[in-house]
This record gives sequence, C-alpha cells and structure tokens, in this order.
Amino acid sequence: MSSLVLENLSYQYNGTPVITGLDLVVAQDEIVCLLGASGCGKTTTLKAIAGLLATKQGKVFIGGKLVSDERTFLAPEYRNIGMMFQDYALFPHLTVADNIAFGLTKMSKIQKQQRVNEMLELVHLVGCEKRFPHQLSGGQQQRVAIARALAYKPSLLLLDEPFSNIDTQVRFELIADIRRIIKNQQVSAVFVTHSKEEAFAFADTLAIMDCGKIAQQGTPEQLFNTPNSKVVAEFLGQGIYLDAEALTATEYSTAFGRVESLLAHSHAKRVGQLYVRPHHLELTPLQSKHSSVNTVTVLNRRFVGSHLVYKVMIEGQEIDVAAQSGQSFLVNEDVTIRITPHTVNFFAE
Ligand SMILES: Nc1ncnc2c1ncn2[C@@H]1O[C@H](COP(=O)(O)OP(=O)(O)OP(=O)(O)O)[C@@H](O)[C@H]1O
Repeated sequence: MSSLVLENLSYQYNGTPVITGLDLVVAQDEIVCLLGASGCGKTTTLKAIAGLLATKQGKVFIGGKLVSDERTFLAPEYRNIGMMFQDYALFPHLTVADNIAFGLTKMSKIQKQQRVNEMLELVHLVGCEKRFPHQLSGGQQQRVAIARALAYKPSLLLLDEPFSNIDTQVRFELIADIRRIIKNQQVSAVFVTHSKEEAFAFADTLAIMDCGKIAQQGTPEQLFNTPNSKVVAEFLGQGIYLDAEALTATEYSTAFGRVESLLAHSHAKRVGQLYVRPHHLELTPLQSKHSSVNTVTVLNRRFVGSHLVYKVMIEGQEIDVAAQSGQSFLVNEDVTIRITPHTVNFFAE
C-alpha cells in the first residue's frame, strides 16, 4: 500500500491557482523530494498533505485513508504525520528530552522516558538530554527535530528545507545521517528543497514541480538521463540546446557534426533540439589551422582542484567543459569540439 497518494489536487490563494491537478504517489518507506523553481508550490503541497491548509479540490490519502477531499478534512494531529518545518523549530524553553517527548501525550511517564532514550540513541545525542536548544550546534538541533518528529512513530514524515540553515561543510554528513535514521525507522518521507545536490543525496525519487503539477517523478538517474520535458532537463542540467535533426533512431545531425545516441528513440517529428550537457562535450587541440564548424574559442579557464574547466561559446550559448586529463589550453585559443556518444535528450519542435 502507498504511504501517500495525492489525486488531482488543486489549491488557490485568493483566487490565484498554485496547485493545479497535482498527482503524486509515495510508496512505503520511500523518500520523495519535491523540487522546482521558487514559488512553484512545493511548500503549499506539503502544507496540504499536513492539513495546515484545507484543499477542497482533489483527494489526499495517507496510509490508504482518505484525509481530505471536497467533503472530508482531517486535522493535522489525526493524520499520523511527523513534521520538520522551518517554522516548527524546537521549543527554546524546553530541554532536548522535553522537546522529543512533546508529542507523546498518550504515553505513561515510563513509556515516554523509554521512547525518548530510544530516540536519543537513534540520533546519537545520548548525554545531551538536559541541554537546551541554544546549547546545541545547528546539526544537533536538526537531529533533535527529527527525533521529535519520529518519536510518536508517524507513518509519513514531511520535511521543509530542513538543511537550509546548516553550514555546507557539515550539511552532507547530516543529510546522510538523517537519511540513515529515516530508513532505520521505515517511515516514508516527503522532502522539499531548492538544492539539487541535497535532493540527490537525500531522496530515493525526485518529483519535479512545474505549473502546479508534477512534471516528472523518478530516480535522480532517470530524470537526469531521460527527462520528459525541457523543464525537467533544464532543472537538472547546466546544458545548452543545439538545433538538430533526427536521422535515425540513434543518429542526429547538428551544426557540430553527427551525434550518436546510446539509446534508440522513436521520433514522431524529426526536427527539434538536443539538450547537451558539459560532460557530453570533448575539447581537443585544433585539428586544422583552417577554421571549421567544430572550432570554438576558449573564453576562460578555471582550475577546480582535480582538473581545468574551460568556458566556450556554442551557437551563442556559454558552457563550461571539463578538460581531459593532461590537457591544457590557453584563453583565446581555438580548439576542436566534439559531442561524444551519449543517451541523447532530443526535444521535437
Ligand atoms: N499565504 C499565502 N497567501 C497568498 N499567496 C501565497 C501564500 N503562500 C504562498 N503564496 C504564493 O503561492 C505560490 C507558491 O508558494 P510556495 O511557498 O508553495 O512555493 P515554493 O515552491 O515552496 O517556493 P520557495 O521555493 O520559494 O519556498 C507563490 O507564488 C507564493 O507567493
């Protein structure tokens, strides 16, 4: 059974549509990340799932139970969800232990103590139970927040930008840690972030939002390699578009020569654009002194530790291309560019 199902969900703020017929399925124990441009409706979707706002159009099912439709509205406290929202920070006047125990209203004192101890162990904060939030680091505070959200064993966890206040140096360690904790508790989660890197590190699947709907849902690899639309491709890639014509199921003609696809595609329309990412491009020393279609000029070079990155201009669009090992080009040097065989993203016009 799915942990969460949103069916044709819509919501408007003062007559302005924000969510428009959104469908989403979250499987048991799955961590799904809602990603999308600022203002596309991610937090609104999370609030609708939580019951922090009432959606009258569409259905919300949590653990198979209908919690919201045009006639039904179950208040947040009856939805069996744990929340880790930025606005739901820790209570500053309560100790770590009391923060974790806050939602455990139906338990005896001994049961509460046991559960708090279990949670402290889970989040590696044994010994910190008497401290107050201001006596903890940002990462430790987030661990208390996740312990509090998980303490009453919710079936679904909702996380809104939980890592945005954490220093980048420790952020990815914390993400790995919290992912481990969630997986250990076998709970499903919906997570909202602006950051692709956080989403890749934390989620099992990504759901890219656009125009109030889910444009595509899948694993990071699926979305990265086979985006179903330009919106998804652009959201995950730093690529450029090249005019192209599909010659066969695996071959395309561009101004930069023929491009081979490692995956066959069927095409209803042959004319369109290829979305080409930096790692599909290869620079080599100029093969001929006479300028050819495959010649570009190095605009800029940048050392990034393990290799050099060159900025070049292709059909009026700038793109960064990583150098092959041992290669070195100068700024203003003309070089030959090649599009290597890859799983092409072709969008017909
Ligand atoms: N209480 C409100 N009243 C009116 N409009 C609102 C309200 N809350 C949000 N909005 C608008 O609804 C749209 C979606 O907001 P939402 O916060 O869901 O977006 P988001 O994708 O989470 O954005 P961000 O990534 O910037 O946090 C935005 O245009 C926002 O200005």
